[in-house]
Amino acid sequence: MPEAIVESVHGVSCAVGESPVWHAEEQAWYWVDIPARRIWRLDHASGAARHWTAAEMVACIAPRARGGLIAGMETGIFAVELLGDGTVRAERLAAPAELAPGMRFNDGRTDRQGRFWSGTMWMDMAAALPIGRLYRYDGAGLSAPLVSGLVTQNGLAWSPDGRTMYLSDSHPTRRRVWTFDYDVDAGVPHNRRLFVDMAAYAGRPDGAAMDSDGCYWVAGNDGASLLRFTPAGKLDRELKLPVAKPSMPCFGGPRLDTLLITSIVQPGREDHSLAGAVLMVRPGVTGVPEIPFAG
Ligand SMILES: O=C1O[C@H](CS(=O)(=O)O)[C@@H](O)[C@H](O)[C@H]1O
Repeated sequence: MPEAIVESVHGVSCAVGESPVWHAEEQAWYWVDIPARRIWRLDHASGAARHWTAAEMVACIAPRARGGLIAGMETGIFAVELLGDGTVRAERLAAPAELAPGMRFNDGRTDRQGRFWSGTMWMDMAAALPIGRLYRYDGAGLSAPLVSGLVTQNGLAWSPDGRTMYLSDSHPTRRRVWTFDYDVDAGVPHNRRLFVDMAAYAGRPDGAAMDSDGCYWVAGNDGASLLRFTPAGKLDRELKLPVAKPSMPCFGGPRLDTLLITSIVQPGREDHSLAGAVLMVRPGVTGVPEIPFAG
């Protein structure tokens, strides 16, 4: 397959871009810039980009079926409304008892049934504390921790049939992706096993996206790459990117044939031209539609 052409979204730069998601109803892309406390939106038809600023860090978002967004933030899971003056109205829906000061939510997305999943992390990554936990939030409220012992929770995705859940830990001391059998009725993962040990590849496994062949696309943070793994965990394709720290891909566009990829500015390399850029590429495959949060 010929190398795909990578473009960047004009005029957008993020300190820690994360959580891109295609909003099918609005035909728009959303993503966040975590330390900037920003939620970004890019209108597909006009190409117009704008952002809103929240009162605390927003780490992950998903469209909500009843309107607005659901978000994992510093102090909990929030219902988010984007206001005309560029600010955010955020109503806390839940906060885990284990979420101590110094922690925040990180990666998150909905499963194939529209339940919202997100995990927590200790913000000072140098400490490498394995106190991150993964939670489910749905109409019944916040679950107990369903996975524990994570340092930098990341890489959530579900297979096209929803029966396999993927989860990574992107911390330099971990660099692994796991799969779980997923009970779609109960919304519970079990039978955890290693999917990919990224020590063998470029970068650390940050955010991910699922394509319609059931292949897992993961950002190789610090590896300037986007990697596609088959359901058997075999590397199938590596896309070189013009940023050292890609953070998360998502499929979108009217035909779900475009990958939008966020990135992170490397400390000390703030002048690097494309670091923090939001990239777009057509990889030649289509994605699995994201399900809006149903609650
Ligand atoms: O804050 C974050 O940072 C890390 C990336 S990095 O270690 O700073 O390069 C990322 O994995 C995580 O998802 C993000 O929230």
